[in-house]
Amino acid sequence: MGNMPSAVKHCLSNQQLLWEHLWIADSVAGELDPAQLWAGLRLAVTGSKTEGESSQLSGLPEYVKIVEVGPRDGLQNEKVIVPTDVKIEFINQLSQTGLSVIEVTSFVPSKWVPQYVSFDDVCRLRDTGLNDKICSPPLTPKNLFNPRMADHTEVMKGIHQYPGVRYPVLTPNLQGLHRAVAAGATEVSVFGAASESFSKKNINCSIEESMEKFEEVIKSARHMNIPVRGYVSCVLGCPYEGSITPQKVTEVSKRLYGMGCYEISLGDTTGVGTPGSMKRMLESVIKEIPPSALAVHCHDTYGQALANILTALQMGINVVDSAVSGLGGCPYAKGASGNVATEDLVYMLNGLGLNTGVNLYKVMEAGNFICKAVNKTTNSKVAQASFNAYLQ
Ligand SMILES: CC(C)(COP(=O)([O-])OP(=O)([O-])OC[C@H]1O[C@@H](n2cnc3c(N)ncnc32)[C@H](O)[C@@H]1OP(=O)([O-])[O-])[C@@H](O)C(=O)NCCC(=O)NCCSC(=O)C[C@@](C)(O)CC(=O)[O-]
Repeated sequence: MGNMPSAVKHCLSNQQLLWEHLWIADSVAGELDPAQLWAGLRLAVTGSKTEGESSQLSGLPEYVKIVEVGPRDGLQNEKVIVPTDVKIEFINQLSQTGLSVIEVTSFVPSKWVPQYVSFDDVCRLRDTGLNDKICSPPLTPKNLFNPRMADHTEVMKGIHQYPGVRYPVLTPNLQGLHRAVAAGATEVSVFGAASESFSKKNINCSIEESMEKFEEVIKSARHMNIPVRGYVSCVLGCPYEGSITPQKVTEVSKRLYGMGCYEISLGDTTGVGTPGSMKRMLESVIKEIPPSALAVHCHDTYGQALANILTALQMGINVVDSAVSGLGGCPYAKGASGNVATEDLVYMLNGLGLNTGVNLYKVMEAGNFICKAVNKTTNSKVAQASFNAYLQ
């Protein structure tokens, strides 16, 4: 196994794992020879279906589009500031995994934050009032916004844009849209919320005011033939208000969709949702927006993300956001953990026999790269299991 990559070696050496992958090993009795293992592994990591193979659960879509949000949602909340060339290399690696959409960065204000104060420290200082005493001039919400995305233009201009891959960016307002377009963005997202308090914390305006800003962005984008995606945060709960009604989620989603967003991504920002609350929320939203125009964006704080996604798939949704290695979180949703890991999502979808076009092994390699760069252990259970088993 000389030059074989570590994750592959593990899979080959861990027959038990293969036995658990029914879609690889269900027709195999006894010892697997290396050729069979390679064929099985190729199937497992590429996600391609064999002839006659059908999904093991009813009501699931044939194909699931994965929107990789790692470079944006993932890196906006990391403790260390990731060098621009590392971000570019990360995105270039992701572009070669079969992912068709990679959210690259966000065009939000990026005032300078002292290097010796971490972003989390800055938030804490602001909340405790110590800010005024320690920082001169004091850091305010106006100069806090997402310093980690400060290099948005360099990242956008620096990445290699692969054919067949789309590279959307977040734009909260017209200023963001114009900067994004100047940097070469051809697709953008606006981000609203179903919670008034979260809207104020995250984008410094009420839901109503945010809708006015988004309408301007969408109109202007339309003139430039730029598709706009709409996020709705806090669809299953808010870090400030607690529960959020499905009706409120539906109302905000419907407005964004009516304004011209081609897709509405429903964000469980704090990861509090369960399959039950996901189902109730979707039942309401689907009355107003076709499932084909909806996506789910699940953080995994309470370990419910995959179950919630499966529920959404069974309700006709076939677009899912995820972040490699389970990176991420929103700086304005304290305590929320990262997104569902792309590796874990692909593993589950492969196991269900659903097409994603994504190569699991290549995604794990990209995850390994970024985890090393930000000096953290992956949150992906699949990557952990693969690497741990290999080390045994
Ligand atoms: C929306 C604003 C801008 C309002 O912030 P504001 O302070 O109300 O904006 P403003 O219009 O008053 O402008 C303030 C200053 O920022 C400048 N400015 C204004 N806009 C821009 C821009 N686009 N790019 C560059 N500069 C900009 C503007 O020129 C001005 O500069 P000054 O005159 O003070 O020198 C701010 O609140 C903001 O950027 N918030 C974003 C915070 C953020 O990045 N949150 C994380 C992303 S959302 C998320 O993670 C959730 C999601 C999507 O993943 C889904 C989920 O999980 O739920």
